[in-house]
Amino acid sequence: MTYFSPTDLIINPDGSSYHLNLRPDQIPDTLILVGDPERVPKVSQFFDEVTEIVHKREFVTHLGILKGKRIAVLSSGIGADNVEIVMNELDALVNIDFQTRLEKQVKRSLNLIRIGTSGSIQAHIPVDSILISNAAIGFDNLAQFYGFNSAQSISADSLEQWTQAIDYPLPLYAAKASANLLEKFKPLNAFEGITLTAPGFYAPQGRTIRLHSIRPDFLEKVAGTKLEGQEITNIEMETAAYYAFAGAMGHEMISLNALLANRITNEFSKDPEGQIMSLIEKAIALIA
Ligand SMILES: O=P(O)(O)O[C@H]1O[C@H](CO)[C@@H](O)[C@H]1O
Ligand SMILES: O=c1cc[nH]c(=O)[nH]1
Repeated sequence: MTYFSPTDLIINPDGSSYHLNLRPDQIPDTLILVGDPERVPKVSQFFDEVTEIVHKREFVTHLGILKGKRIAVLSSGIGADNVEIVMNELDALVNIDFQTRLEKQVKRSLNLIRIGTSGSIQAHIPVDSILISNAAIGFDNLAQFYGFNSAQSISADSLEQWTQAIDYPLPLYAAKASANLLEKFKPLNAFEGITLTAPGFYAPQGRTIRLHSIRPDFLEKVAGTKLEGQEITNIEMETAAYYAFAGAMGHEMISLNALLANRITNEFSKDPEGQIMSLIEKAIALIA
């Protein structure tokens, strides 16, 4: 079994992983992932009990019990680069022996549920609705290092054709949701679609403030170009990376989005907090 050196897998003196500060014995089978550290207590208030709180940088974790089972909620902060840290460390915590630094023979598969916020890019998918990402396209550059295999969801040829059709110069990757978790969250009666995971909030999501994007028609092209017959429905900053890592590492992952903006009708939610709280409550009911 593979050995991981002290500079590849950094373990803190207390036996926890370098950034998340979590120890292997603390990881439950189900974890809820959010972006905003302040969203963590908003989720854990629905646990029967919070047993431990761990905090380092933007990574805040509340560990607890929900209907008799261990559970955790963890914040990643913003962006696919943070997802890279979260997924590598969570996977190491369950699939590498932190004493011997050897890969475990029998692997654990985690259930990972992202409760996030996002913007709709289709006029018919209104602000304040819920959308489940059945697949996601990554505009970040992680695939250039991990070589994520797009064939697991959308064919490499289709993705290449779509990339050309939207006139984008760099390679993209695609990854899909867990079929099991898609089924589990069906009772949400949510919209489903392909999510665009952007490497930024402003120009990479078609926003202009003072610096102008060199791709002013980016959102229009993405919204108007179907991929394998499906619309690209919404835009955020983490889901494709989560799906690609989960698929490659053998974990089950789903991304639930509260749509706070509609970028086509230019509406923003009048009650963003209420929308995210409502999604948290519905998701917790289905997890429990
Ligand atoms: O609300 P969260 O989960 O952070 O998700 C969305 O909100 C952030 C941008 O405001 C990005 O992280 C985006 O993906
Ligand atoms: O438009 C939006 C709304 C939430 N999060 C994003 O990344 N984009």
